Amino acid sequence: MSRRKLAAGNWKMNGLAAQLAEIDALVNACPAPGCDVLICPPATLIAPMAQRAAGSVVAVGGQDCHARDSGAHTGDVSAAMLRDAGASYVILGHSERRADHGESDADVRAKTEAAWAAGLVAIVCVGETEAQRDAGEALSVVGAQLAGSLPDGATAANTVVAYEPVWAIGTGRTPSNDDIAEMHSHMRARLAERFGAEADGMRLLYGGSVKPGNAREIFGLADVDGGLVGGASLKAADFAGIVEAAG
Ligand SMILES: O=C(CO)COP(=O)(O)O
Repeated sequence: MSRRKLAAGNWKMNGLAAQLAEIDALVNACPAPGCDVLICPPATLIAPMAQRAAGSVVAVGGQDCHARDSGAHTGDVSAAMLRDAGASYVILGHSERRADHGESDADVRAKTEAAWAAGLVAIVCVGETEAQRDAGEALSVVGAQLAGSLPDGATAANTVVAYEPVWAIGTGRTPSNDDIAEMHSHMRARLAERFGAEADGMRLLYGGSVKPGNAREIFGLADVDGGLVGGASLKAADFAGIVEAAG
């Protein structure tokens, strides 16, 4: 099965209106990429970025959503609101949200259902800590996160999985190619057990210190269908190199 790769940028809590110019630069640098391109800015920039990127190859996504559509949840944003602002994807269960906001697998599963109901593609994040990897638990931890975070009904069209080892995020360290390939093959097998043939088409991203210099090698590994990129997605010049590597 040939899966079109996805180069996804997660701006995290970075970006003011002035940074929207990076979108123009990215579109200019990658007029006809051979992969899907996505930027997930902070919530404040989703609508203006979506307007700026309209008609271009760049899709826009959120970084989190509430599990409910609306209501008394001060400070939260619903999946329907993200969609209304122009998003087509949402990142869910990022390790920073699991750590900073105590999000559990059950929370991520509920948010994923909300994202699907609003017509968004869910990018569900999983990944082990360094202590878990050192203890030989990486595969089992990620398998359990997948089982708990994905609702029934996941398809190649509504779900992307991002493997982001916590210890590789923002550190400049990455797992070995063998370790990445082993994890992605493990994830594909677990997904196939549960979702059958849909697993074959699901995109599995690697995230954690992806840079223009290592993207081509990582994206060339079996079962790696692109990347979820933090720091190197903030500058169009860097991210364009990653898009190129995915295309
Ligand atoms: O957390 C990440 C993307 O969601 C990865 O961040 P870095 O690319 O900055 O390591």
